Amino acid sequence: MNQPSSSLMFHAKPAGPVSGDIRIPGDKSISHRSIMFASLAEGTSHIYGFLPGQDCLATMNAFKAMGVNIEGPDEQNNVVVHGVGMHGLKAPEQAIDVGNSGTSIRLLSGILAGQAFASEMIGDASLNKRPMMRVVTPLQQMGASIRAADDGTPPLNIAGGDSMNAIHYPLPMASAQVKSCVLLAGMYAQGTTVVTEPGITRDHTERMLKAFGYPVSVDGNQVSLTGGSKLKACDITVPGDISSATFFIIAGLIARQGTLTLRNVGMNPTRIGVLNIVAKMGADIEIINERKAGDEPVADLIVHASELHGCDIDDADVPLAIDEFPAIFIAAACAKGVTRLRNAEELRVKESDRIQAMADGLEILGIDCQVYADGIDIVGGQLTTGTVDSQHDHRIAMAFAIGSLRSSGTIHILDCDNVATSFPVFVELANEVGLNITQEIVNE
Ligand SMILES: O=C(O)C1=C[C@@H](OP(=O)(O)O)[C@@H](O)[C@H](O)C1
Ligand SMILES: C=C(OP(=O)(O)O)C(=O)O
Repeated sequence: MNQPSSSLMFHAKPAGPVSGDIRIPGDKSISHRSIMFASLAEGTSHIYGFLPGQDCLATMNAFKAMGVNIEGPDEQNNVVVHGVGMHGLKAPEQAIDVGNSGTSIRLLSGILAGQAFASEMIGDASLNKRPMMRVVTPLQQMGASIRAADDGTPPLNIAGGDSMNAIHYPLPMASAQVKSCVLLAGMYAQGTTVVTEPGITRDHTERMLKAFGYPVSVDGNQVSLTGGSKLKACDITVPGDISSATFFIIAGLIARQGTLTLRNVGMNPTRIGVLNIVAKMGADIEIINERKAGDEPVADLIVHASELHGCDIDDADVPLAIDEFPAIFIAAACAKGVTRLRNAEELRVKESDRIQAMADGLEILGIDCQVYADGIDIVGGQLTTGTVDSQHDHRIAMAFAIGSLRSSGTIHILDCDNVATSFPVFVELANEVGLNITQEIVNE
């Protein structure tokens, strides 16, 4: 007999003030890349402050399945990776399951295209809807035998054993995952691979390749590297994830009272779009203790409850805040006036269609929205009470949870299990600083 399936529901009750002093867990993008590069490096690398979210653990398990000896994460979230070198991976015995993680499947496709063995990558129901031709097309141009399902979604099958050639690739969309995929494949290609991006995206791949001793050159929006060099083991300190911090930045701003200190927030200039956007909305945030964590800038943020007003979001901030929009939409719902976002069609191909999923939930909660193909207008107002569907998307679930700070009654949020993909301690930290979120396992 089939076991009844269950899912996690959040009940977020009106609460506040929001105050306290918390440390933000490790950056997801940097944690993924630290496992990938350390695995392909020669020697032993130590990773400090790794994010033990399901997405990063999926990347870790993929490399374990290809014969890499990885210890941890331990209680301090430190990991030790015994690298096998650029050509030391072994064929996995079965399909690699990357779960919910777009970063895993897209970056790994670049690495697997350069291996001598065949491989297959599969994912969960959400990942199975996401577009993969954006990596398949450039990898095929480089000579890889790789295919997706007929509708361009996972699974991805890679024949392996192909000789790869370098390409000059203008990215059709501002995507760090596609940029990284092509660069990683470029390490296995003959010649110099050049990627040009239409808008600046997160540059963790470029920074970390350099840290592992792989020559990369960056000239404005153009990145290039030549195949055939090596990665040398190094130690990585992972900064706190500004995408996770965002839920607390917005919570601290929309709370009626309080001051919240967030420690160890990654401040990479290619990730701070959210700070530019909320500054435009009138946010009062102090940035202190600016320092470096390895090759990445970090700081502590002091967030003061603020009266926000709507704004027109600058196009250049869109790729710099791409994962932060669900939370920014909650700030917009609590702001005076209208907030307008355009040129953000990429939001429609994340773990859910984040424009529609947020608009649907905001409307249930009494907020007026006008949806466009590439964006949304949100009219600030009073959040009410109701049940919203997170669409199994971690960021939608966490965004509505913080909305409860300004709602007139409880916000019930369906299908919150995937919060564990990026932020396993979200509820614990949220309740510590003054939110009131309870969790319920619901049998379906
Ligand atoms: O490179 C990365 O680590 C990521 C890039 C972004 O995706 P796109 O490249 O699809 O914009 C982002 O949404 C994702 O959470 C992580
Ligand atoms: C889009 C996201 O991740 P991924 O693409 O890795 O699934 C995210 O974390 O918001």
